[in-house]
Amino acid sequence: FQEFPGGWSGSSLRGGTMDLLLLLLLHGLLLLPLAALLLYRCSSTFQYLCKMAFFNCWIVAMATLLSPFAAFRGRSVENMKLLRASLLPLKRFYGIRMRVRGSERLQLPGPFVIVCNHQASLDLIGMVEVIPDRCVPIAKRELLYLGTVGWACWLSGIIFIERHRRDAAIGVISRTAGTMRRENVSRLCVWVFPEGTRNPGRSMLPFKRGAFHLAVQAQVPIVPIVISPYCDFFSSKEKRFTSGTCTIQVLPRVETRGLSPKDVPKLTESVWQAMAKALAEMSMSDHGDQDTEQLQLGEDRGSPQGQGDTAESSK
Ligand SMILES: CCCCCCCCCCCCCCCC(=O)SCCNC(=O)CCNC(=O)[C@H](O)C(C)(C)COP(=O)(O)OP(=O)(O)OC[C@H]1O[C@@H](n2cnc3c(N)ncnc32)[C@H](O)[C@@H]1OP(=O)(O)O
Ligand SMILES: CCCCCCCC/C=C\CCCCCCCC(=O)OC[C@@H](O)COP(=O)(O)O
Repeated sequence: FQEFPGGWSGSSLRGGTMDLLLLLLLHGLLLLPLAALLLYRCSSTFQYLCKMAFFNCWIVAMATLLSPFAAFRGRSVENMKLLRASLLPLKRFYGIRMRVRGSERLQLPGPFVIVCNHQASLDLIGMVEVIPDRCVPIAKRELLYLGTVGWACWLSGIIFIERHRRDAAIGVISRTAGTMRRENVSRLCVWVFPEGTRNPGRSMLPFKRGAFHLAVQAQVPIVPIVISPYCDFFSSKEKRFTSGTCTIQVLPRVETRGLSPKDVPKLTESVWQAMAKALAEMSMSDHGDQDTEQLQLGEDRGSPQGQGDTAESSK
């Protein structure tokens, strides 16, 4: 003990234990990311959870960062540009290749109503790919209470409805139609998910009628947009999220000039039919494309693929 002063005294024992704990902590800190990486590579469920967590964190982070800038402008549809720009990089992070067909159909001089199928919150990635300037979505009121996300949505002029209070929702839609008519010169467009809720899979739910009443009241055209099924690369049910290709098809506009509220059920049905047909065709041709792609990769790697009227954006 004299040779090693304080060698095995109580305080050095405590020091040794501390060192050991620190060493274990350091190992843990190094091993934890490694274990997480390994789990990410091996477990598709863990990969799905990480990707969804990143999706939500990205939205919260962007909303928190950008809302103060948007607030300078006040509540304005121009803030949709910020929201759009902040969500555009997401497709690259996830390796989702976007194919847009018929985007020229969105270049109308006046206001219009967009109706689009709604599979998952991932639709935001497709939405920002094609949403025109001065276009606001109609969203469920619950989003307003998501802290800075709600604030960002409000500042961007997103229209909120309480889905279960029909009269109040109809009131909001009527006021929106009034604004669309009044702002004809500066052109306000509205994006509606007429299924009214998320619906994963290859089919569509029957449409709610609000979007069609809106278009008829404002006497503006309806532009249907169909996003191809995500099943090949995303399923919330199966907790699966890989990379893949998504096609967005803009259909020919449907005129509403001269139509009255009594025409709404027929209008709703005919737009549903057109979109369901496009969805079915895209679903089949996407599989066809994939088979062809695999065939081409097998036969001739790197051969160029023409897409006709398709604009592509990818990683
Ligand atoms: C800076 C970074 C930030 C990042 C930040 C990222 C976050 C960025 C998020 C943005 C993205 C948002 C995306 C959200 C996505 C959703 O939140 S989806 C959910 C919200 N959307 C909807 O609900 C769709 C719109 N809903 C409707 O239109 C529904 O018709 C209504 C108005 C709610 C009513 O619903 P309902 O009563 O269940 O159903 P419905 O059968 O349609 O109507 C019943 C009757 O009312 C009549 N009716 C309906 N509407 C009307 C009307 N307007 N006038 C007269 N009669 C009407 C119908 O004709 C029907 O009567 P009949 O014809 O049978 O006689
Ligand atoms: C102070 C509270 C702070 C809470 C912070 C919560 C953070 C939330 C994180 C991320 C928010 C992501 C919002 C993405 C919005 C996607 C739009 C969407 O897909 O909405 C669903 C709606 O169409 C239909 O809803 P339902 O299928 O009927 O259900």
